[in-house]
Amino acid sequence: MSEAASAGVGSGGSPTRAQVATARRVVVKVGSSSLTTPQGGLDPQRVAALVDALAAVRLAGREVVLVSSGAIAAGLAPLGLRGRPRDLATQQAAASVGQGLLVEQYMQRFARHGITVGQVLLTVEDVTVQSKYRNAYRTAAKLLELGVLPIVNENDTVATKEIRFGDNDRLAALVAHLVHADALVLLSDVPALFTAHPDTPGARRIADVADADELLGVDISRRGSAVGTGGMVTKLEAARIATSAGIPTLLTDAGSAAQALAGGDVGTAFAATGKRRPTRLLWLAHVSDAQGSLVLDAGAVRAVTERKASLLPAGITGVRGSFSAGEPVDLVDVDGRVVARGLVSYDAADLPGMIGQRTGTLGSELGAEYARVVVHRDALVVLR
Ligand SMILES: Nc1ncnc2c1ncn2[C@@H]1O[C@H](COP(=O)(O)OP(=O)(O)O)[C@@H](O)[C@H]1O
Ligand SMILES: N[C@@H](CCC(=O)OP(=O)(O)O)C(=O)O
Repeated sequence: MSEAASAGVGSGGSPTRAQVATARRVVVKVGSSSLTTPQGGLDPQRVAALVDALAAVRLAGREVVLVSSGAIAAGLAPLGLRGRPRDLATQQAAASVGQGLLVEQYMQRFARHGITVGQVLLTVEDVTVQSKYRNAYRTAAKLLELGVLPIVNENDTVATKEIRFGDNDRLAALVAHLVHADALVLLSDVPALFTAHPDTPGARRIADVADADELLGVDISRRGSAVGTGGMVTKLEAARIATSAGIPTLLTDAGSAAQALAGGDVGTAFAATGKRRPTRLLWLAHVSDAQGSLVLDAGAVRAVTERKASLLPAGITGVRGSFSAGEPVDLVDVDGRVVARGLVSYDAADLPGMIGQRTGTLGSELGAEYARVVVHRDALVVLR
């Protein structure tokens, strides 16, 4: 663990907590493990407790967007299934049955507080493809304007193996960015991030994290609950996505939701480190899987990382993997270190004949389309 992170162990009351407490618009994500009984069905008491805490925040004039997992877990019992199914088709079927039950419970409990909820089911494309995320933003903004509390989940029934978040932690971070939230609160079944799995003797709470990139020494390897998916790994990834986009993030257990939203000394507070950037680039950096890599010479590494230039064929010394134009690829230096990720303009098969050559030469020899850049700077995100 870094100095910055370890300095926060056991302390609390950070400026990040104050930011969460005063956030006008807050995205709250709750995991399956916080909504279900040990047997796996939805636990009405836990749902009710969460709703009551969120309703108080909403009724105090703050906007809340709830990202709720639990559709698959809620669908298990009605289908006579024990434990989370492994195959995608059964997960999709369980989600189809469970999502309705989940929203029904939320709807009924929020109605007691006079709050109307709206269901929003998103796919990866909705928060990554520009035309679609504009649409998703418009819908969310309108719901909030109308005083509705949006309840978001991944559209599990249509999500495919290749294009799917699979866990709602990263989805929540992207939603926080999408709706221009002032804070992100991740609710799980553990009170905080600990220096090792909470069952490990001597594991201590980490109260404040100055930079989510600096948690190298923290052991997050042990899997989470039987119904949850990503464990701590995806929660830290979510914190990294949100904080790097300027959104302070707080992680705690669902039972501490009210305290967390009031700025209490609970959980782990991750300070915002970066500035807002286009949603598409967030996806590129944190959610996409690179389909191959391009090896850059030292000049191209400098051009891309320091001058924020587009990648030209002249700076490429090697092509690895099999990819098509438009897919994400890693840009690596000669030692194999990833320095950036971008959407490549050419198929892998077209590149070997182009690399190392100046674009002017390529244009005159092969035609105008070969004079284009290999990765445009607008479709490129620096990762170091
Ligand atoms: N260092 C750690 N600190 C806290 N929890 C950890 C740590 N390492 C692993 N975990 C596990 O992560 C789990 C939370 O992830 P998960 O089960 O996916 O929850 P959710 O359903 O809320 O998304 C915890 O229950 C805990 O078992
Ligand atoms: N969309 C899925 C969420 C996947 C999941 O289990 O996420 P989580 O409990 O947040 O680790 C569902 O509703 O079941």
